[in-house]
Amino acid sequence: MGQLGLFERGDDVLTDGPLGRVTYTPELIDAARAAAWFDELRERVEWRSERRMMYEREVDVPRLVAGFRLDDANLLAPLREADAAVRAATGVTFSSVGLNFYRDGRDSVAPHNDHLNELRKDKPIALISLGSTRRMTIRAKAPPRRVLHVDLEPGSLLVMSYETQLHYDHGIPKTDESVGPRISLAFRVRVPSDGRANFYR
Ligand SMILES: O=C(O)CCC(=O)C(=O)O
Ligand SMILES: [Fe+2]
Repeated sequence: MGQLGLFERGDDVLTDGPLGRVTYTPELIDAARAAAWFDELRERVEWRSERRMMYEREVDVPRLVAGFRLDDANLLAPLREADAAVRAATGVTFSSVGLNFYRDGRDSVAPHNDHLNELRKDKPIALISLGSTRRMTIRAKAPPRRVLHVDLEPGSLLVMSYETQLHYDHGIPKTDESVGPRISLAFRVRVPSDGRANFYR
């Protein structure tokens, strides 16, 4: 690859090593297309609100969610197009997409790693962001718990290797700043034992 000009940006490598690799690609999808996908998905996806147990109490999950298999014949066009763009950028054929809808700055996802028993060990997770920019915090599990912050801009791609799920947590904290809604698309390669039971989450 040739040297990048002063104002051109390629992939930003946020971390790379034995604990895993995280890369960020701004503007994988151009602004107009990202905005059109956002509008269509917000409108047409059957968003679900979920409840989960926390400290022995059932609480609302602070965002809306949806999920699809990528071989679904009725997959919405933005998801099919996003799948193709992510496949072209990563060389990986993903099998599922999980959607998160953050209505405003009060919506969030707590620090977590993705469910390891559902993931292929040699495949990354790819996140496309649409709508408002939100900041992701990626924190090493082992002391001194190095922290990475990345602003996930609309149209961007974040790729986390499988290993990062062992060694880092990631989350989208709540913010007091006034932010508009955001949708993220999380592409994953599920293990073959994929039960439909826990597919949609
Ligand atoms: O919204 C995001 O960018 C992160 C979502 C996430 O971590 C997940 O769905 O597991
Ligand atoms: Fe996650």
